[in-house]
Amino acid sequence: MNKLTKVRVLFIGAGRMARAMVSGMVRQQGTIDWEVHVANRSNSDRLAELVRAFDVKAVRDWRTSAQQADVIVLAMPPDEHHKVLAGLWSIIRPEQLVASVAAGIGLSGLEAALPQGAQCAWMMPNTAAGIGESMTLCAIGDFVTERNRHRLDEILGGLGRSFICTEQQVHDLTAITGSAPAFAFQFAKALEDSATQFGVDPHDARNLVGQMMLGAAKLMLTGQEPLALAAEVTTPGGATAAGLAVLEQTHFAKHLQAAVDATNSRARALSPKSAENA
Ligand SMILES: NC(=O)C1=CN([C@@H]2O[C@H](COP(=O)(O)OP(=O)(O)OC[C@H]3O[C@@H](n4cnc5c(N)ncnc54)[C@H](OP(=O)(O)O)[C@@H]3O)[C@@H](O)[C@H]2O)C=CC1
Ligand SMILES: O=C(O)[C@@H]1CCC=N1
Repeated sequence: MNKLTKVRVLFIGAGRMARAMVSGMVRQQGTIDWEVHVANRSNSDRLAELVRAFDVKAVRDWRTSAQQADVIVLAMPPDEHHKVLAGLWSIIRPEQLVASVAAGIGLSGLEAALPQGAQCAWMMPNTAAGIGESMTLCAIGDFVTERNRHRLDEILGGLGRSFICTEQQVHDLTAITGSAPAFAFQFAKALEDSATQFGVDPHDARNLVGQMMLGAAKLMLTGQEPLALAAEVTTPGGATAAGLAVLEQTHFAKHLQAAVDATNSRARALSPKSAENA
């Protein structure tokens, strides 16, 4: 049997994303035994809930745990990063890995805010990390050692699948993998509402729509073109074509593109770098 290595990871920020990541990481059967510490700004109820749910250690002041951590995950809002990074500057050790999940923050922004040579990564997970089904984007800095690359791979593996990419790609794809689950849930809610309007029990409506989305997602992951898959559904002269025509007339794809653009612009605007330049 593999001997597990104990690695201490400190989450600064104990909100929705941190919770999902901790959940994904502790349920993983990897080569690392994560010793998880979590800190936030002031919400002690949230910390207590995480301790109860995942047997992690709550830390009142992240500075007390940061020096002993092997990996530090910044899971607080983008506009809080400058404060925390300024505090990390003087206590960080060269062998530590610092990973941020903040929208818009940028790998280069992270590196610039820490001492030269700091080992940094920028991850963009989504909330499905909590069940090990995230698609996580990750840009990895040049100074990351093999040991920390292995730790990063284990984190990413616990969250689900990952796409190692450039910093620019994380910016571009934030809407598409980080935020778009929220778009998908809106789509699901609209279909659920239609089902319940036909008198279907809400619980049944959830299962009907959820299984439909799961099946569609699994078909996509076979590698087939979405439009080819849509064509399979669309019986010539049949019913689906009428629905698709309405989506076309009402510019469904254009609306989604506008949502993607608005999301990515907002992410960029939230980064401390853009606040400095404003
Ligand atoms: N939610 C999502 O699906 C995704 C979120 N992200 C990123 O994750 C980060 C967190 O988002 P989310 O979890 O949704 O937000 P939440 O509001 O749920 O959580 C934010 C957390 O950060 C803590 N916090 C705020 N300021 C500080 C500070 N100065 N020092 C220490 N802790 C602080 C808060 O503590 P307290 O409650 O005490 O104020 C809270 O625990 C963001 O950067 C976001 O861009 C990335 C991908 C997906
Ligand atoms: O809403 C947000 O800002 C974060 C970034 C990606 C998903 N949620």
